[in-house]
Amino acid sequence: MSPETSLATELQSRMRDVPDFPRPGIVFKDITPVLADPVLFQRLIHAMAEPFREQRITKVIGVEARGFILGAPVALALNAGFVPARKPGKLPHRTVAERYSLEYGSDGLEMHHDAVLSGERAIIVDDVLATGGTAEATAKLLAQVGGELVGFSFLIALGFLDGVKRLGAQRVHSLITL
Ligand SMILES: O=P(O)(O)OC[C@H]1O[C@H](OP(=O)(O)OP(=O)(O)O)[C@H](O)[C@@H]1O
Ligand SMILES: Nc1ncnc2[nH]cnc12
Repeated sequence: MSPETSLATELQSRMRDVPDFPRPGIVFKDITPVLADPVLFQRLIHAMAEPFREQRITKVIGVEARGFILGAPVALALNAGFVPARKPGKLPHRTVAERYSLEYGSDGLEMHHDAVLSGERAIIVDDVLATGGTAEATAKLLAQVGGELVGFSFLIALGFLDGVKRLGAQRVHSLITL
């Protein structure tokens, strides 16, 4: 078994499926047991950063809230800066904004207008890719400020929801596809 396969297998066995959360009919992928294991946490951060190591990434954008947990250490692993994409009304400085819908509702995201400079090479990091609405909105924030989107790094892609197709399969990396 390759190291990647065994990491994916281990991640799958350690995360929790929570039926009917946060709404009836949704099976929630709970990654908190994975985060609580320091060895597994380090391995997954390394694996999420790996495809982008030689890509001259200068900014990693993490999406509130679970994308912060993964995005900040991925940024350190790539010697890049970290940029938070936050829910509306949380960032203090001038922002760019987008609205989007997701598997269980609709929401908005904002980013500081000067957090990524024009032409900077950036990736977007989150825990779960479901419909792709969140990731697509984050890519639009980056486009608004003129950053170059190199790719996306997710822990989990829910394949049946077609988020990968929406984002362009060649740019999307995920450790697990379910
Ligand atoms: O591909 P999509 O259908 O857009 O869904 C994926 C998004 O949903 C979850 O975030 P959520 O908005 O639940 O926020 P949280 O991280 O604060 O729990 C997850 O962390 C992704 O950001
Ligand atoms: N099923 C799911 N589990 C965890 N996070 C999600 N974000 C969107 N869909 C999700």
